[in-house]
Amino acid sequence: MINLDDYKLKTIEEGLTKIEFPEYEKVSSDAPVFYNPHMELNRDISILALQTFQKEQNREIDICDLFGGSGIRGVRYKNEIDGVGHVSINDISELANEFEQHNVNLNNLEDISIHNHDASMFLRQNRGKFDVIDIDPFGTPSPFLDSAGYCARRESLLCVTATDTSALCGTYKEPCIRKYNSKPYKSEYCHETGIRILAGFCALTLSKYAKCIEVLLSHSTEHYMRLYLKVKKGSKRSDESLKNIGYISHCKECLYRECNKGLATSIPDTCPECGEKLIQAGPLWLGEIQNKDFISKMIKESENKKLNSQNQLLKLLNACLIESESPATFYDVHSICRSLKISAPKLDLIFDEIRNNGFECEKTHFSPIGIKTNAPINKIKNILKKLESE
Ligand SMILES: C[S@@+](CC[C@H](N)C(=O)[O-])C[C@H]1O[C@@H](n2cnc3c(N)ncnc32)[C@H](O)[C@@H]1O
Ligand SMILES: [Zn+2]
Repeated sequence: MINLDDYKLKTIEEGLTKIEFPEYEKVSSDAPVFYNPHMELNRDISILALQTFQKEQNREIDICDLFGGSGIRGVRYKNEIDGVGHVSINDISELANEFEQHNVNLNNLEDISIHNHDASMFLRQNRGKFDVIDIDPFGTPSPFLDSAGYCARRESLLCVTATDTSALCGTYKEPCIRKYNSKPYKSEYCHETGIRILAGFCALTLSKYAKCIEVLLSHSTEHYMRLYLKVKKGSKRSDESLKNIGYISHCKECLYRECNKGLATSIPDTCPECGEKLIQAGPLWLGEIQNKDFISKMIKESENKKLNSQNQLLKLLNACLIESESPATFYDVHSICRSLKISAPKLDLIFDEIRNNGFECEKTHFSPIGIKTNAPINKIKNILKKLESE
């Protein structure tokens, strides 16, 4: 039995919940019990997503916090979300388990159990028991997705964090191929490509268990990516859903890009605009990555909750909402202007001009200088040149 009195404790408050854990020097996986204050926004958004999901399901939901750490997710989910049944908090570290129990007691909560298993083993032993599975590991979630696919029940919610963004964004190509069986490409929209690679890998992995995904919300924030996936069951549905897997072909010379759905589809080799060789990224998810209806409900739900990151999360959720019906990939104004050797016109003017030309045009949470539009690259270049000369 570990004696908590041996540790100098730090106390923090998030939402309506108080948590204690051993004080540490800096955030790292070497901390005796892991707690990262920079993830509060992630946890606050999770509170809204799980509450929205619970209301949509209109029943009690049982939750699995698979990588508990201090237990902050599981404890907050039970403490701050209505309609929660049993919460299971799992962690491979016994010390983490001690603090998870301590934090359950600190918040006077019942109907929470603490477990000490390898994450995959825990899911395999509890097939079909959870309405929500939250995967928040160190680094990549990839090794745990098979067990999540095996365990997930129909009409459930799968939440996935990935902190190995350098692999997903293509800074290092091999780790992405190894972990996600997908080729990344480090373009100006690589964070979106990364999220699509992660979603595509989830879809392909779950399809082995005749389950498919609908992406409800996805965001790339600071050092991590996070997906909220609705899981449905059925082989026909899975076949249908996999039609969203495909490739992005990119020209680094003129910034042209195109998306082609299909795993074994033919992909163009050369750029139709300038004749340069195209670079391919994928397989990845080319379906929706933001669900307008779900995100609108989350924004409404934020009025009912006390969340420290309220302003920041509303900014992020509204940005995700705005981009929800836009095409895959975005253009980076500075990259295009650099290639044209002109200075960048004001962003508002660019948006107005693209719309005046009859195209859709929206901002994106992925980048403050990103444009999501159905206008082709040459049209955008002409608009930028015209605006710059005025
Ligand atoms: C990133 S931390 C979890 C953070 C926590 N969810 C939060 O929001 O603060 C990852 C945790 O996973 C645990 N862990 C590492 N490998 C594991 C495995 N194979 N199975 C279960 N837990 C594991 C670590 O002990 C650590 O507490
Ligand atoms: Zn080109």
